Amino acid sequence: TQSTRPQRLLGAVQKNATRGHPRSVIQAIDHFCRNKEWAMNVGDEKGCILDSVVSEVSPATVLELGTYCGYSTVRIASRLPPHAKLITLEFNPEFAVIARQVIAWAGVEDKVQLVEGASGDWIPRMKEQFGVKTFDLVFLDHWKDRYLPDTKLMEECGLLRKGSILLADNVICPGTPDYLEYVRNSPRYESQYFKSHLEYTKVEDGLEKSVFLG
Ligand SMILES: O=C(NC/C=C/[C@H]1O[C@@H](n2cnc(C(F)(F)F)c2)[C@H](O)[C@@H]1O)c1cc([N+](=O)[O-])cc(O)c1O
Ligand SMILES: [Mg+2]
Repeated sequence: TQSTRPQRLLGAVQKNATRGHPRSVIQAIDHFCRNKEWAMNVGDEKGCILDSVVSEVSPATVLELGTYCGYSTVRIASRLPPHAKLITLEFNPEFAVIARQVIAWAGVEDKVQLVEGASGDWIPRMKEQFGVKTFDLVFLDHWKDRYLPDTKLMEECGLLRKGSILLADNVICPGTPDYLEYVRNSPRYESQYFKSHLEYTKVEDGLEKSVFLG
């Protein structure tokens, strides 16, 4: 039976990366996606911007929407301060199976809680289920038409506090026009665009960093 792309990506990690070395896992995935098969990881160029935001925020609590194969999960988790927690939501069980193994290979599983299901079901349950009060950082990288409704849902559920940072991938390509319009025009956010390129290509894309003002 045919393997899937996530399965082949995991194989490249297990073949080329060193267990317990997150950077080697990131390098193995980037090499695989540049030279063998493109995949929708945030990638190395936008990944550096993600790294700098994580280091600057030094968050105690992080929510990632859209685990996929765990590339950005590993990038974020490997830069968290001690005792910090990253909750990552994944809808597709087959992707979750791969992501758990990539996260374990990198040796960051102690900082990561991978939750399977839909954002609409899980966001309202974050406080009671995981003892989360608010998120210091949210990385949005899931279905592009869900960025705005899920941001409004996080506001309604009181999961954002004054100073919480939203970092959104793909605001140009594939694009999240309604989300962008909202965070750039709402008085409740201070937004900044980080111009970059779509992972592993020369196409323009970027990350939007938005501070919730409370
Ligand atoms: O479509 C893209 N990404 C969609 C990503 C979707 C991923 O997010 C998961 N999810 C869905 N809901 C949830 C949650 F969390 F809500 F439960 C998690 C899906 O199962 C999938 O793994 C994309 C496309 C391109 N591209 O160039 O086409 C480039 C990119 O960087 C991209 O991220
Ligand atoms: Mg993306």
